[in-house]
Amino acid sequence: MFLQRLGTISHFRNIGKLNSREQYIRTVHNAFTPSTIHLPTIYALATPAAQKSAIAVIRISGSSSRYIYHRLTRRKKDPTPRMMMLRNLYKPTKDNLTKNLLDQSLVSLFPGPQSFTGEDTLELYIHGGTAVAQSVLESIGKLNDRSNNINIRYAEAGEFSKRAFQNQKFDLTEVEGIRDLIDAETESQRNSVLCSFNGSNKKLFENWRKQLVNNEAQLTAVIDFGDDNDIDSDNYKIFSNVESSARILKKDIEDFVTRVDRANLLQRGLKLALIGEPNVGKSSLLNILAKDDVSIVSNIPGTTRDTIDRVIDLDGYKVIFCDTAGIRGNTDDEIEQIGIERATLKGERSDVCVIVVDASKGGITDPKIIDLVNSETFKEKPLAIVLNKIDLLDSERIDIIMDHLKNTFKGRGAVLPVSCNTGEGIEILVTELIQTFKDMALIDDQNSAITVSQRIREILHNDVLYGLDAFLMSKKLGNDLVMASEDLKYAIDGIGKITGSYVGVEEVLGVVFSTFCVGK
Ligand SMILES: Nc1nc2c(ncn2[C@@H]2O[C@H](COP(=O)(O)OP(=O)(O)OP(=O)(O)O)[C@@H](O)[C@H]2O)c(=O)[nH]1
Repeated sequence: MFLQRLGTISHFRNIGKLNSREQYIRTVHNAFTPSTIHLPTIYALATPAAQKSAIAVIRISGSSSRYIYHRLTRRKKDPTPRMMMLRNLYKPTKDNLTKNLLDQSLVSLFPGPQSFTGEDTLELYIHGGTAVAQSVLESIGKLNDRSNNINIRYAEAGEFSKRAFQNQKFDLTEVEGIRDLIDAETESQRNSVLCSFNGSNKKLFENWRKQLVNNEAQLTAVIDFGDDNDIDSDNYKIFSNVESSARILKKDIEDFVTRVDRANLLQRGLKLALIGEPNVGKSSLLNILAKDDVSIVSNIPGTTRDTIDRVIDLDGYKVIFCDTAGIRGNTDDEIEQIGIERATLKGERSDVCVIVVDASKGGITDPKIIDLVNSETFKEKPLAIVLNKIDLLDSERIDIIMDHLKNTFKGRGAVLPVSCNTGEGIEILVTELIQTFKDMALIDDQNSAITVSQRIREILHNDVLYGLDAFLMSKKLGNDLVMASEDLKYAIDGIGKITGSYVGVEEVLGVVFSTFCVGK
């Protein structure tokens, strides 16, 4: 394709038609034929549908984009590329004379390949009313005229990005990065998808692929030029080099997968359970962190009978807080017992546990909480111990209780004094929780969270690491070079599947693009 384009450029050069850089660039663009040229022109509302807003954006992409512009504006000339032009949009009619104004809009034409999709793209910035958008969309749809070879239809979910991929504007990791960026709800989610969106993951995967291909090439040389696959000392050296390089690469990929798995906690939201005896202030703590009255607060012990989940954006982190029933050992109340069982289960299934303690009671009064925290299922769980109601005590007494709690929990989590009534200590508690989340997601000053799609995670596990493991096993199986080389190929193909350069790419396209919104 590129050579084809060069050919066209030199042709124009030879006949002396290029006398300015502007003209040269224009010729390059005109010579470009997107690989999607045969597909219908697609259009869609790129902003939320059925909502009033100041502006709505309609995106059009494909070979009929300019035609649509001419028909809607009744103008014969194209607009200046990549400039905002104010235009009246009219309902297209057969005679093209009756002027039925649809809207006054800003329009912008992005000629391919310098557009998001690589095709000619037209964007219409119309007024945001539902009826306006509807009438403009309908008018575009009615321009579809198959008998004259003008194929126009409404876009499917993710189809603009699919065209961009098909025209090699992005690889699949970047495309998925765009989707995840759109889906990001919190600052930490936005940050963690940047590695995909800005192409750093793509570079990393390409680098791994290069190393694997290099190893594969060395093995192939041994197979092709070696003596009946018999490993003589030179060949053995090559094989050992490839083996140690594969081992290092495997470790790099495993580290990457660990970081991705940890960062996935941020994407789905960290589950945090508030655990404690009845009446210690769990619901009050949830309300103060949510800045809302989520849970009922009362001085009657056992007010919270069941678990209550609430998703909170805590300083940019998505956290699923769970307020639980107060836990105590001695109760005959059947409903309370069920509540305690559910609280225990929530605690076990959470990523982080916050143990709330009532300072006015002098610390923990029921050993059931301590037994729970020391149980097998809680052993590895990150903890924070919140000493609440400090407004009711003097600082000397608070210090004594804090020391006692540190001993009881054997330094397993920070002990943080707070008052849900006055708000004292809440800011420090939030900072401490955020640091815990960062530690869990392996984020520090040097490393930000990395997110990749479930699809990529599965391929890394099932293809890339599987292929490398099988290759490393081949040593044990008597150095069968042909088999070992096949295993490396398996890993290489896996990376190809990730970026979309794999031959059987069609099977993955459906998975990737079906999760997009229409208009993207
Ligand atoms: N003085 C003081 N009272 C508090 C504080 N936090 C909570 N309380 C009071 O303690 C009582 C119990 O608070 P809740 O938040 O309902 O406690 P809980 O742990 O959810 O209680 P259960 O639902 O019984 O498990 C209420 O009367 C609150 O007003 C605090 O920091 N200082």
